[in-house]
Amino acid sequence: MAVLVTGGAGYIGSHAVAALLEKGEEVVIADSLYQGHEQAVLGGKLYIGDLRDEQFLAQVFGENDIDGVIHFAANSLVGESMEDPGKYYHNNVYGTLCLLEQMKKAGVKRIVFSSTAAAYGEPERVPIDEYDRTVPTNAYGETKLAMEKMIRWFDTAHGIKSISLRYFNAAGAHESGKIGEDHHPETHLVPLVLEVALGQREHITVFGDDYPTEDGTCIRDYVHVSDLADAHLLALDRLRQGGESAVYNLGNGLGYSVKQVIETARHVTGHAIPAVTRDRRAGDPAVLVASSARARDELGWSPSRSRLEDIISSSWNWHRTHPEGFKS
Ligand SMILES: NC(=O)c1ccc[n+]([C@@H]2O[C@H](COP(=O)([O-])OP(=O)(O)OC[C@H]3O[C@@H](n4cnc5c(N)ncnc54)[C@H](O)[C@@H]3O)[C@@H](O)[C@H]2O)c1
Ligand SMILES: O=c1ccn([C@@H]2O[C@H](COP(=O)(O)OP(=O)(O)O[C@H]3O[C@H](CO)[C@@H](O)[C@H](O)[C@H]3O)[C@@H](O)[C@H]2O)c(=O)[nH]1
Repeated sequence: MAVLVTGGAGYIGSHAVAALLEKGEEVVIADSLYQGHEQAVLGGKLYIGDLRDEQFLAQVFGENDIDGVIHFAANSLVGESMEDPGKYYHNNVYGTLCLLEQMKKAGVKRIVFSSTAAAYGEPERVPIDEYDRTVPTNAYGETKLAMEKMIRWFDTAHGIKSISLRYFNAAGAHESGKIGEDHHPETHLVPLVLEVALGQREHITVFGDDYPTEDGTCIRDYVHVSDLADAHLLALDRLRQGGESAVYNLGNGLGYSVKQVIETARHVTGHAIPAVTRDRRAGDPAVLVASSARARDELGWSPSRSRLEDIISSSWNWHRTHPEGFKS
């Protein structure tokens, strides 16, 4: 039996594929390579194609004995989603519908889904727990919430059990040094800051310093990509053992401001990293920090790479050894 990983050539997906392989799982990957990289896939069987292509997906399910799906494939940039929401509804919501229909046809009853802290919007309180209100402030988060809900209806109607994992801000790289974050364009804070350290950018732009936080910049909960990967394996195990559908936050419960991230990167890299403040970016909530108590209690998840300095050091190890990213 194989695990299908959609988006497994992408940043978080490739780390999950690595973790599945380390555990001895048979892995099938479906990725359009719209963002992902062939070289990021450390093993398993890679199918290159789009989830919205019915024939492609039928082939993936037809040629493999799939017992569970881990679904990463999506567009996930907050800023872009505010400019082109249609792209997000089409790829994220319709893409997930195509996947669920294929799972239904093939009788696959388990899915672990990449959801997001962006589902909450501006939180009522921090740390945020899974029962808090979900009112996204950006179109990306809205599509992820729609995907979560659609997946739940496929449980009600067809018995497809799901675990939706709402990750906070993924960062860091695999300890082997073989895979890391390589997006085109890159929009995430940590890799951009490190590109400045590498001399590939002149400065980092801070999007707004007038938020209601101590230093005026946005606060996020940075979580190591390999800790996220581990949670997917635990979630899949739980579903295999007959667990019910559920939603879990994944974060460290520690909030760092944009300025603190830049300062930590200066310390880790030994580079000056000039910063320039500009206007706020549309759709950004001021503070997103997780309570992951539920994932700890019910999944037995315990992130082991929680210190911001360690997370940034592992990213730095990847970026300085792969300044141009992946070759393919
Ligand atoms: N990076 C984060 O901080 C973060 C936080 C919360 C949630 N997430 C979610 O986690 C998932 C993975 O994020 P990531 O940072 O690894 O993104 P990524 O862009 O690196 O990976 C997504 C992968 O999916 C593929 N893909 C996209 N649309 C596809 C389609 N229609 N058919 C086939 N393949 C397709 C892309 O080529 C890419 O390889 C996303 O669903 C994202 O919304 C990410
Ligand atoms: O050049 C930059 C880039 C980012 N930021 C800020 O840094 C913070 C983090 O931004 P970024 O790294 O782009 O991540 P988010 O927008 O917080 O989104 C990430 O984290 C979300 C969960 O919190 C996920 O849903 C998204 O998929 C993922 O991209 C935000 O306050 C940004 O405004 C800057 O100030 N300058």
